[in-house]
Amino acid sequence: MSADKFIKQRSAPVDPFDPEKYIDAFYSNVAWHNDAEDSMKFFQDCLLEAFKEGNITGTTLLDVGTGPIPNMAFCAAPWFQEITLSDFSPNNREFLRKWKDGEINHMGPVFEYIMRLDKSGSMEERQDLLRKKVRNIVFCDITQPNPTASTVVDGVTFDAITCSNCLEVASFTLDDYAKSVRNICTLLKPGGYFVLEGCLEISFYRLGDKLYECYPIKKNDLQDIVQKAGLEIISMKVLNYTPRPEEYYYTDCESVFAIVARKL
Ligand SMILES: C[S@@+](CC[C@H](N)C(=O)[O-])C[C@H]1O[C@@H](n2cnc3c(N)ncnc32)[C@H](O)[C@@H]1O
Repeated sequence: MSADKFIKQRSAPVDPFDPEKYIDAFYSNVAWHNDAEDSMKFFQDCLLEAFKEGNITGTTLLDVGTGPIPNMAFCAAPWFQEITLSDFSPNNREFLRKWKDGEINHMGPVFEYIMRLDKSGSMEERQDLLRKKVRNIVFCDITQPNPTASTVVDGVTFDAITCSNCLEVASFTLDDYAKSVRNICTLLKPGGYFVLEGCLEISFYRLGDKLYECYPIKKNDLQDIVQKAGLEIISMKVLNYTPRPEEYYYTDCESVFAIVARKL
């Protein structure tokens, strides 16, 4: 690992993100650590809990830093009319467009797991529903005061926003992290819900030969940042787990969180 160089996506001259490698590395399994402490299951369980029975609903949903696979929107799809996916990476946005056009299917274990618990139809039906509801796939940069500036949703605010594993990747410092949360919240309507998931105290994750530097946010700082951004925390769950020794090659994450918050 020491021979590899850490990179930050925003400062890379060419988009380094490899959508297929990412899906292969992180979405090909829902049993990373062991059944009781699996981070991928935790993320999906918390999403299902947040969106169950239309607890969080509205007309418009924005998913921030979607990556190549829209798993948060997959859980939320029944409860919104129009969904916007967004990402900094052109490779990811192109991959999402191909998925929306039907050139790529996401029928892997993570979506299978979600539908097994959700019990509201098949994976294929949910994927079709989501494809119909996704209206836009846009550029966003959460480090900027207006993250979706110059896109078709410039100036639009949303009924709800979801975001997973993006803030720690986009931030160099605690201040960056706080600013990015505030930037995202400018896109949320008053009373709207923000569902945020991610890693605590992570310093890197690996994709192929690339190490992505992350800001290791602490739980108390995170709570403070979310509240100071004008949100009321409705629930916060944390899973601490013990990775298998070989997992440290891929990331030093040992703790993941899920927050449901509401804009005051
Ligand atoms: C670790 S991936 C998470 C993807 C997906 N949300 C998930 O949970 O699997 C981080 C994502 O954040 C995106 N990203 C990095 N910097 C960003 C920024 N400044 N603004 C918006 N998205 C960014 C990356 O392109 C990538 O898709």
